[in-house]
Amino acid sequence: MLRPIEWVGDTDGHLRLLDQTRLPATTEYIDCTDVDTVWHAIKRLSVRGAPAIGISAAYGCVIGARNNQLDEAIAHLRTSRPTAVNLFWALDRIAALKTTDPQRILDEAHAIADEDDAMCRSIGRHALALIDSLTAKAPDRPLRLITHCNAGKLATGGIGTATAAAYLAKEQGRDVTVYADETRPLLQGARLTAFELTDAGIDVRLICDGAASEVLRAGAVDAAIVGADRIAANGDTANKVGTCGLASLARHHGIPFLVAAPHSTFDLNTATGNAIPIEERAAEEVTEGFGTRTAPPDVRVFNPAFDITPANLITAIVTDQGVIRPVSEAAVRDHLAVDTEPAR
Ligand SMILES: CSC[C@@H](O)[C@@H](O)C(=O)COP(=O)(O)O
Repeated sequence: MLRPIEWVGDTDGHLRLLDQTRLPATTEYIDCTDVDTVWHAIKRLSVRGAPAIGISAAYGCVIGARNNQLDEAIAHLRTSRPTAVNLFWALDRIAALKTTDPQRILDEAHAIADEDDAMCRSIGRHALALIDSLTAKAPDRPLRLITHCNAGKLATGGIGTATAAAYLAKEQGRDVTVYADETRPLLQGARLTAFELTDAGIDVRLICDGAASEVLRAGAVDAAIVGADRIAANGDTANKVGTCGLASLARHHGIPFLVAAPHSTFDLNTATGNAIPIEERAAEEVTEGFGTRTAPPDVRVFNPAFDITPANLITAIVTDQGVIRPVSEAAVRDHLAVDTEPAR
């Protein structure tokens, strides 16, 4: 599997990012030797997915620090994308070191990446056990899931969040099928999830976003599982636009709808989903997806990159620390058991 994020060398090294905008057709890397290149890579989705954005930003700080511009680097990287709280969480964590020593910052960035790897596996273990219990499945039975966007290896430092259960089930020798919504407008499901799961030998069925209803009606999946960009204190969850539609369909069809995320994706300072900033992206992503104009020249466009799934549509949130079910503010706070701090 291709590595989405890699720090090459020591403190005078550079950040190598797999350019995910070119996948699956082309494997191309961006070598970031200055902070602005990291900023642009995040902004244009060369690196994307909440945990991956946070990890990349942390490495970007190494470059800032060695140029004696750590504060400027942190301030600049904070403006790259607004919704995924992992970005702010990682930058706050670097700032909290209260050092400009590039070696200490590099060590911290490596730690953030390594911890994310471990958190993904932990999420996978909890998610698999939960799905088996919710669906009354014996642990060796085939696993059939539906997901939206890409919350996989390409979006994290490990085996993904929403995909982790599928990877672990595959490791255990179980048959696994994942229905992947193509995820308009930028096709993270088609270009990235279908790509990485196929690479792992996992059976993928790529579907148009609008086909999810038919998949659920036909009883083809045991559960829907998605990642998250930010989870508010009451459990409302921001994730790729289209997620709430899938959650509504899952409720209609009586299918469990699960959100999988590490603790770095929670923002206890944001009370509800209504206060989560939703990124709006360029109209061209909708009207000229991948180069071909598919809409009239003057059409006005609304292109929110994320939506909010209300907590009451979420059967459970699966974290690296266990399962939150049912989802409520008390349960979220109790689960995280912290007196929350920053991340804005
Ligand atoms: C583990 S990644 C979780 C989310 O970040 C993911 O589901 C998602 O919505 C990514 O959106 P993107 O715009 O591709 O960064």
